[in-house]
Amino acid sequence: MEVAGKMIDFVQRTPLSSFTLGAFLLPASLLACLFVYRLLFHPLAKIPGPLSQKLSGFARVWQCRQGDRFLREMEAHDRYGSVVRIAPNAVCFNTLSALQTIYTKDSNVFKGDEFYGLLDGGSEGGRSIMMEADNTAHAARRRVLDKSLPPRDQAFRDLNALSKSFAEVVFHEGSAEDKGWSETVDIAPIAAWFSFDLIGTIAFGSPLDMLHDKQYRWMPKCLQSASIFLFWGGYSPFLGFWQWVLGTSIPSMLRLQTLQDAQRYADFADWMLHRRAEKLKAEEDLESKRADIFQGLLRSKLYNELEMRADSSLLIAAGSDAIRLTLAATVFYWLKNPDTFDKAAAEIRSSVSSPEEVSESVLASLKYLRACIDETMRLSPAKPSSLPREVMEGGIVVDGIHVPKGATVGVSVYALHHDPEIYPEPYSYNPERWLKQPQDRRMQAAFCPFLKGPRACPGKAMAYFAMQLALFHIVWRYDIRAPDGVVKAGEDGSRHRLRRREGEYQFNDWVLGYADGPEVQFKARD
Ligand code: HEM
Repeated sequence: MEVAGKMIDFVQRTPLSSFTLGAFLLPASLLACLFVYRLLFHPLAKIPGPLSQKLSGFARVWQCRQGDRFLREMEAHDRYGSVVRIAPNAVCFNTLSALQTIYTKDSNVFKGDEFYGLLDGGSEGGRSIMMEADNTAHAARRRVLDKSLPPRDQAFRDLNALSKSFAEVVFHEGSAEDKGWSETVDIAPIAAWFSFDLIGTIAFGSPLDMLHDKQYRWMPKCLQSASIFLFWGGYSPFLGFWQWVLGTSIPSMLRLQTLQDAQRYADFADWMLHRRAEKLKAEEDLESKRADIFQGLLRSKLYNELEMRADSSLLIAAGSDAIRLTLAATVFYWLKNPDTFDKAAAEIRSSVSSPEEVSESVLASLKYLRACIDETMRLSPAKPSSLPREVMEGGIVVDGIHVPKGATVGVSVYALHHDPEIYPEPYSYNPERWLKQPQDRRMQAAFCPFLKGPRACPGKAMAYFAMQLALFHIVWRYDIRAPDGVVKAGEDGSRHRLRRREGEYQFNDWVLGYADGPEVQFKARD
């Protein structure tokens, strides 16, 4: 009281005292009222969570900027239990039952603006399929997209050829002599070139040939930089402002690099679409036997120009980055757990006498390889933080908790994938867990790197083909090792208390996961 009295006395003695009072005390009192409301009277007030996150959304924006939001969600679940308030109006769960309630067809939720509102970029108003809020309109677009995916045999042939090039380029980048170990190679950027070529082929009918040509190799870093902004901007309270800014020349005038990169990326996606549309005109008279996603979308009458541009921007990012991360992380886990590499190598090398013989059925028989990829995606899912869904009129009950209209709900994929009840010893890399019979049915049910339900990833089958083939061609041809026996990858764990698990691939979540490394040396097999 004494302090407050002195402050009022000070304010009264200063010139412009009533102005000063108004300027400082009014906003401070309003803020105090808002905090008291959020803490005690808000419909989510009883849900536990970190104080800073109950009071304001800025803590979450900061976590997005730092790339550690998924680790913070996990920490909050460890501390407060299976339901946590992660922002004044947002709730996160870490249970299988919540996954099955929130992301199913008839769930009383939709994709609101939180996070998704900025992903399509710009202020032009086109929404990609992923950001389509209306569930019925989404279902119609999804039917067209699913039909536009290339047939399996064509996809297998294309991805097999690309995967072969990937293995050759990896080896070539290390300038390896025919015998002996190569120089050290960072596998992450090469995996990025591969994944961009892949989406070029599946979605736009031809790759940009990044594996061989340097011209477009700036693109993955540009997308990463754009994603950092789009992630924290998408959760910021000033979403509408950022949407507007992206449609102006302010980012280049003020040299705001990550915003400029977001615009540059959107221009690149427009150019890819334009290029495909031009080619399609030329192909009109041909009875083209090849299919790609935009051939189907451009021919459908469902889309307008803006939606098409938004889909182009979405597909390049969605189809490339998760594959890059999963490939790099699998090699990391193999280097850290050499016995798992040995088992995968034994399986792959005994499956065919030459890599030219690989076929869809050979790939299907490589159960251990598939288990390695699944174990990587369990430990290091490319989209590890909770994906928000906005609750509709009438609310939703998740794990017995009523969440009202307007709040957002989500499941922390990273936390669910590390539930020790479902995945014993959750931090160890143990592909064998996927091969055990009989298998705990909850393992598959809770495994959601591609999400579940009507909004789950349509590219799942293509992604498995690509990842299996890329690793097949590497392992069939080469042995791998970490330079000097030290596995180097990702973030520096010493700086971050949540990143000190030695055996874990440390990455940043910026819409999707990003990390450098691992560094690898290769040796051609005798
Ligand atoms: C390892 C590889 C991949 C992973 C882990 C992955 C994961 C995901 C996830 C979690 C979602 C849901 C996102 C959300 O609701 O916010 C999603 C959606 C999507 N993914 Fe993938 N994805 C991968 C590869 C691909 C590929 C290769 C393509 C392209 C063919 C693709 C195209 C899409 C599209 C178009 C959506 C939006 C679907 C919709 O909203 O209906 N993804 N993906």
